[in-house]
Amino acid sequence: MSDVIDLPPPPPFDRLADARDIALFLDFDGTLVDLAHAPGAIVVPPDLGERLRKLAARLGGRLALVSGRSLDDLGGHCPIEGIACAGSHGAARRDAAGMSLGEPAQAMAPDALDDLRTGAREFGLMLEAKPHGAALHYRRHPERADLARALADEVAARFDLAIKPGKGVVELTQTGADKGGAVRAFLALPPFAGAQPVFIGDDVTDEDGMAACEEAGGFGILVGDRTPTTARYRLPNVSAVYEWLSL
Ligand SMILES: O=P(O)(O)OC[C@H]1O[C@H](O[C@H]2O[C@H](CO)[C@@H](O)[C@H](O)[C@H]2O)[C@H](O)[C@@H](O)[C@@H]1O
Repeated sequence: MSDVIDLPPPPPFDRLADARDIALFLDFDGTLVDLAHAPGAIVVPPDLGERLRKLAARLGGRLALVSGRSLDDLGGHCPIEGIACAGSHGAARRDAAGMSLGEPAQAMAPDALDDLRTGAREFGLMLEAKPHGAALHYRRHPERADLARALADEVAARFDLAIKPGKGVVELTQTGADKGGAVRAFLALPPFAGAQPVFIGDDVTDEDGMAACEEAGGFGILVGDRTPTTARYRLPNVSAVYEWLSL
């Protein structure tokens, strides 16, 4: 783990991709789209799906989106047909042909959602109910971070869920789901198997994906300036990600 933010920029993407097979894992919010005040307020380039498919084709199909959003939510913002994806923090995965991989993700218990809804109303938090989890957002009220965390801790303990802190958010997920698991699952299969994995992400949950890439002989690229990080390289913002990838 590094706690310095003066990480170097990554080597030119073309040089890496020409030297050997690269498997590219891309986070969504904060990496491919700028963060916005609410989950539905993001601005996505209208042709992002097409651009990603072109990049995936160049990489022999070895490109996967790995997001905390559900696959349906992700697909509602960006057409993801033809692109391998993991949603719900790695719990739901499908290949580029749309085939589900691994165990189906567990549905969020309705009683847990009810408790979160009640608490969110009481503490003035925004609740994002997701098929396989939930997020308590406090971006607009940073002073409510501790309340969000306390509510999430209480509900997680009662319903055996995991906690994932993020930017302006604390999330509840099924236990055992993380982006590292998604990376390992893709790397076990063609066309990803044997390639050098590279994970690009901006948030704490992306660290698991970056660590899985390191384990497999690859590396992580941090977007922005969050510390500490396992990333070896850094790009300053979303625009720099597009530029680096010629996306
Ligand atoms: O893994 P990601 O693709 O980065 O998704 C992580 C979470 O992103 C979303 O929340 C974040 O983005 C919002 C929109 O910019 C922002 O308002 C919020 O503060 C951020 O935490 C999304 O709402 C979550 O469901 C994702 O898990």
